[in-house]
This record gives sequence, structure tokens and C-alpha cells, in this order.
Amino acid sequence: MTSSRDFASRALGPVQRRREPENADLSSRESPEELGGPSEQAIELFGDTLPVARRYAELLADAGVQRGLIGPREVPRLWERHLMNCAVVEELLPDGAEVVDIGSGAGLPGLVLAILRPDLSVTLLEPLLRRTVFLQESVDLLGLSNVTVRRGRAEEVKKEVRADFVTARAVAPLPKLAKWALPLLRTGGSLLALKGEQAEAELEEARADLSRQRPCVADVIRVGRGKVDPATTVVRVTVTTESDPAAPSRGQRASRGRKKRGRKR
Ligand SMILES: C[S@@+](CC[C@H](N)C(=O)[O-])C[C@H]1O[C@@H](n2cnc3c(N)ncnc32)[C@H](O)[C@@H]1O
Repeated sequence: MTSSRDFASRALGPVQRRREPENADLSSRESPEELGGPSEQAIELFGDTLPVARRYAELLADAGVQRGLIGPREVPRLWERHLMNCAVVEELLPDGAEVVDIGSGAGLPGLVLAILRPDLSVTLLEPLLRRTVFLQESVDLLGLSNVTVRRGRAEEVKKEVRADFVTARAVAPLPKLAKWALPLLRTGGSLLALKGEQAEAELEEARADLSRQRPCVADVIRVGRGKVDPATTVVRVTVTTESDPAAPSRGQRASRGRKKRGRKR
């Protein structure tokens, strides 16, 4: 029978170079030297799911780096800057929510949220094959039954995908991200864009553009205070009124109307 370690070695490349007992329990292995361990806050936040989160951190530190999905310099700060920065977004997600993570890359934030919150149903949407292969192998290896990996671009799936939340980190500037994400949301659903310190300025610049795309309200919130430093900055854009996402936006309708009238004259 093939053990999950054998699978990891074949599918994701060697997990670490030092010798380990053949029957080593993946969930209790020490992290490789260069991979920092979880903070007390991370241990508390992940709770029962910590062994799976540890395993994911190891996959990122090893196969993720080897395959060029994570820079080697990120390894010592994987827990704080990547896993915890993403995990604290769970504060914004109600029980049982359907989440689509646009541009997951190596699984951030979508895979982290799926590990931490088995009640969520998470789709990892990523156009690059190399990345979707890593994501699917990781999902299989970690035994996550609440995740679907989908290869594609956000703007290509708007007829098929509907979600309560769209998450995205480091994918695109806000106007472009909203253009991709808002059509995927149910009314009342929110785009949660993980952004840097300039989030307020970015939102103010994009506000008019956002509401032209779909009726919405937007704010900047910081989550994970006391759990991760700095707290994670999220631009939240919530769709406010019923409208068919496939239908043209108010701006498009207006310009189409103008063109039609123009043609008649
Ligand atoms: C800089 S990476 C960020 C990856 C990950 N979210 C993270 O924080 O580490 C941007 C990712 O967005 C993906 N991407 C680019 N355009 C996209 C689109 N139109 N729809 C979905 N994903 C896209 C890229 O393939 C890439 O994996």
C-alpha cells in the first residue's frame, strides 16, 4: 500500500533531506530547520487542524520552493507572513460559506482557510497548470474534502461560479480585481481582498469604478489583531442589491442605450 509520505515524495518531490523513520507520522514531524514553527497564537488559532497546517507549511517550504511557487527567503516567515496573515481572514467568514479564492498560487489564502475551517466550501481558482498541479496534489495529500481546484481565469468562469465570498491576495489592483470578482458573487456576498498598508488610498481611488461595475459598499478592515503582527488588511466590497451578474452593468447599459439611439438617427 502506498503511504501518504511515499505519495508526497513522488508527487511533490522530497519533503526534506534528513532521514526519518519510515513510518513517521506526518502530523507530528518537526519542521525543517529553515522553516520557523507556528507562534502560540497560530497553535491556538489552528487548534485541531494544526497538524494539517504544519504539513502544508512543510509542503510550501519544500516542493513549493523547488517548483518556484514560493521564494526561498519566504520560508523562515511562512507561518507569520503567509499562513497566519491568511488564516485570520476566517473571522469574516460565517459558518458554511462558499468561498472562491481567485489566483490562489500555492494556496494563499484559500487553502489555509480550507484547512482551518472544514465547514467552508472552497474553490481554488488558478490559471497556471504548474500551480493547479501543486494545489491538487496538496489537497489530496492533506486529505481535504472541502476544496475544489479549478484551472481558469476569474473572468472566464463568471457564468458558472457563484459564491458567498471571493478572496484574493496579491492578484491585481482593486478595480481589475473587482471586475473579475463581483460577477462571481451572490447578492450580499463580499470580495475580501488582502491588501497592504495603502489599502485605504487604493479603495478611495477605486470607489467610483467599483460601483459602476455592480451596486456595492466597500470598507477597509483589519483582522487578526493580537494574533498576527501586523494585522491583516482587507478591502471588503459587498454586493448590495439584486442584479443579474451576467447582465451588463449600469454603465454598459447606459452606453449601449446611447449607441442604439445614435444608430437610429
Ligand atoms: C502574485 S500571485 C499570488 C498568489 C497567492 N494569492 C499568494 O498570495 O501567494 C498571483 C496569482 O494570480 C493568478 N492570476 C493572474 N491573473 C488571474 C486571473 N485573471 N484569474 C485568476 N487568477 C489569476 C496568477 O496565476 C498567480 O498565481
